[in-house]
Formats: sequence, C-alpha cells, structure tokens
Amino acid sequence: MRDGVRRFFEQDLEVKKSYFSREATNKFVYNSNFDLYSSTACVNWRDSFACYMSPDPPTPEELPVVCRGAMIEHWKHMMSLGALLFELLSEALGLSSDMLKSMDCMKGLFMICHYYPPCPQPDLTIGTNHHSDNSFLTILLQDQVGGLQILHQDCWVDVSPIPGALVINIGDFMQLITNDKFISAEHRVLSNRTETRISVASFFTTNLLPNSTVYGPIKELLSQENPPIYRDFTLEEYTKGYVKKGLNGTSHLSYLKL
Ligand SMILES: O=C(O)CCC(=O)C(=O)O
Ligand SMILES: [Fe+2]
Repeated sequence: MRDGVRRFFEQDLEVKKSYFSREATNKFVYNSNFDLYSSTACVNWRDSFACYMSPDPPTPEELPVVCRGAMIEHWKHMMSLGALLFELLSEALGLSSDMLKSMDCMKGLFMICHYYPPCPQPDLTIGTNHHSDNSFLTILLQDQVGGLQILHQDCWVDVSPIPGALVINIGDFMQLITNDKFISAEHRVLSNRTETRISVASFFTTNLLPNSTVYGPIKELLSQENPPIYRDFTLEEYTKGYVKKGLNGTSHLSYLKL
C-alpha cells in the first residue's frame, strides 16, 4: 500500500494534476491541505489524496492505475479489521457485540493517503497540525520514518513506528456517542529534514456524503449520574464545521456540548 502511495505522488506531474480537486464530495481527490481556503489554520507540509471507499466502492477505473490494486486490497483488510475492532469496543462498553456496527459506525470508510516531503526548515512548519479525527475510529498505517505524536497528559509523546503494526485512534464521533467513555486521541505529525514520510489513514465515517442518520450519546450508557454531555448531530453537519475550523489545534467537540 505504501509503495502504491509513493507511486502516485512520484508519478508524472501532468498525470497527477488530472486528479487535483478541492471538491470534497468527489469520490477521489488529490490536493494539499483540505482546509487551505476554509480555515485560518496554519498550512501543513504535506500532500494528500483521499477516496470514499465505502459505502459505494469506486470502480477500479475511478482509481489511479499506479495504486488501484493496493487501495482495493487495503480497503478490504480495513473493513475486516474494523468489524473486529467495533465488536471489541462494543463489548468493552458492556453492550452487545454488534451494537456499534448496527449503528452504522462502519458504513463509511474514507481513506486518506499522505505524503510528507522532507522540509529544509522543519522547525518552522508541521506535517499535520494538532487535531483529533472526525471519525468513529481511524486505522493508521505509517512507514518507518516517524514523526507522529500523541498528546498525553499535556505532553507530546512519539508514536514510534513498529514494523508491521497499525495505529488505532478513537475519533470524535466515538467520544460523542459514548458520552466521553472513550476519548478521541489528539495527535500531530512533525516534519523532518531528510526523509519522505508516507501514511494511510482509514477513517470510519461517511464524512461529507449525505447521511441523515442522527447520532447522539448511546441511551444504554446514560443514567442519572451520567447524563448526556452532547446533543444529537449528523456526521455531515459535524464534518462541515470541522473542515471550516480546520486543523487549528482546537477540538470541535465543544460545539456539540449541551
Ligand atoms: O500521517 C499520520 O501519521 C497521521 C495523519 C492524520 O492524523 C490524519 O490523517 O488525520
Ligand atoms: Fe488524524
């Protein structure tokens, strides 16, 4: 998969250009900084391409030839791993194992592939600014370069790459529906001077696709001692606000606080 991502970004510029778009609901888009024009957040040192893989998978022809096989293969693995993770998380909440799946938490899979070129002055920029993901869950594949950090007790901690390992992040939607039982992971990516870094983030969300499903804190998790913290929302509504705010280091969760 990482080789496929590299092939896409390192191919002929004219071919790459044909995929460029800022139309966020297009099935496949290639651009730099999705929030470049929508927010005042600082610009990040990376290019990305993204694709809506579920619920309506692209035809192979809709994907770039240099990475289409890898993307389809990776997506299938993400769907089966996602199913297992949602079952385990449901059980961890004391709910029936199919609860999160039955709420359509894995209806949408939005795959984002990042390419972080080396930066001559890494201290003056950042690869990906401080944020938590607008997903239920994100499965992240990173290469061996490093740079990913997670915020733990107000300190940035390196998430050092482990060969063969994936990073699983709880996203904002999971925090919202579990009424803070699970907390979304705040993270960022540093730039480096010498090496290109590649990562693939598989977001379980329908993102900006029309989706009228209304989510809110799961009733079974609420009680008199644990009243709802958040109001109901749709994934589309949340994501629109999230894109507008951009990756500016502040959480969008407070927007839904009761
Ligand atoms: O490149 C990475 O390791 C992280 C990317 C990321 O945080 C994201 O796509 O939300
Ligand atoms: Fe992220």
